[in-house]
Amino acid sequence: MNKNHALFTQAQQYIPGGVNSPVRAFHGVGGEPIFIKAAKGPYMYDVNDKAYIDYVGSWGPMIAGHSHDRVLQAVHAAVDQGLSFGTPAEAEITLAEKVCRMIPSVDLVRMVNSGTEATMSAIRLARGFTGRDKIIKFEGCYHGHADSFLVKAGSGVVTLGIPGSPGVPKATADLTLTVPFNNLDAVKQVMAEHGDDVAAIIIEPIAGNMNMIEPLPGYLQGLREICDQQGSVLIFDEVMTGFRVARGGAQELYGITPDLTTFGKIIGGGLPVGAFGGRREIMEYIAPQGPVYQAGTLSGNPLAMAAGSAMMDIISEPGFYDYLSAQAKKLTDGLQQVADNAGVPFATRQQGGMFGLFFADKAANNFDELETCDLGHFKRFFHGMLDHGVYLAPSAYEAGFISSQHNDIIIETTLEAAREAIKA
Ligand SMILES: Cc1ncc(COP(=O)(O)O)c(C=O)c1O
Ligand SMILES: N[C@H](C=O)CCC(=O)O
Repeated sequence: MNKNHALFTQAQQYIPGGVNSPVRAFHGVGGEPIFIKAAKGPYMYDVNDKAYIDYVGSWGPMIAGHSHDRVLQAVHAAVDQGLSFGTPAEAEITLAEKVCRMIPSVDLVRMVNSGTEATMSAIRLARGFTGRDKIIKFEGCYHGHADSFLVKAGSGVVTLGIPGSPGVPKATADLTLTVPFNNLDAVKQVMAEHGDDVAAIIIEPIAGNMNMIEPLPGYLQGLREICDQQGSVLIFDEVMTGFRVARGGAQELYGITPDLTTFGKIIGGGLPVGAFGGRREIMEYIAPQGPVYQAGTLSGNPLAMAAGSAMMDIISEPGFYDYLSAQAKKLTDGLQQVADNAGVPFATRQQGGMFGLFFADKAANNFDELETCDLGHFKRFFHGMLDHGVYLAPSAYEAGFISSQHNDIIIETTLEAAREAIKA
């Protein structure tokens, strides 16, 4: 670990906490973060040349495995044409058209540089469109780090045990109303009091920032109906689930049409991209067509558009999601078997290439239920897996991701590591 330790020590001299995003710091599991120097297919390689089977996939984008040849070729070709133009370019249309075709609820789409930019812009648009200020979000959902979302948020916010964040003006936080996930009555109650002021309900249709929590039957439909009744905009934050749980995202999986959708991660093929899109009538409120301002110096960057476009082609191959889903199921079923054999309370969830692991008798349906999971077991399991060359998300609150490069041998190697980790 010497080289890794030296790098972490050095990193902390120049970078807050030694990391550029908090969950990476291993505070959720203890120990020092692993410094990675390269990644290919299902593997990442650390600075000490140790290989890890990767179930984080750069937090989602690497659905086709790391350094996929077609993505690399597309980026190399784009590099030769120039790094950034700050003008419209054909590559932007190419990706936008693919997204609109894959996600029928999206008539128009605006490219940005991160998931946070996408969600932040989507709520501004919803506010501008409705002329209302309040939003409803769900406990344990994470929509990036914009001020309005750092209220009872998941991901690093909950991993670090921060209820909200200093620096967010109270006046802003007060406009974010929070309710428990999977509880329609709670939404109705809040709407009964604040409905006329609620611009939008924003939700991760499958929550992936408090482990993995699926909507109960009828829940998303209920939110759709409430928004229709109240004239509020329904925003599906599919930064994580988009192109991950199905080609058309969670909205395709559950057959619910949101007004706006936010994207990130896979849409950029591993480069920094986000996007928000939806109903034409709402999207036309965005500048320059409409009055709601939103902009970006590097938005629609040609390298990012090329990577995203190549990724959209890869995931559009016939059978891509059948295989991805089958491999993810083999993994979760296998892990369940390992835990059962060892007599360890354990449960899993899986949709497409996304999964959740719970050290509890059953998988949670909301944030409060999640708190009953055994965090100590998770930490020990995480480190056992790491020792045996398997990289899981370093927090019990994060979903796991599999790629199309995780073949049967990779899954079996992972299960062997799990047997050892659980035994230990
Ligand atoms: C559901 C969801 N929304 C928004 C974001 C923010 O995206 P980014 O980290 O690219 O800003 C994330 C991830 O961080 C996410 O998982
Ligand atoms: N849970 C986050 C996004 O999905 C993890 C990425 C990060 O914040 O660094």
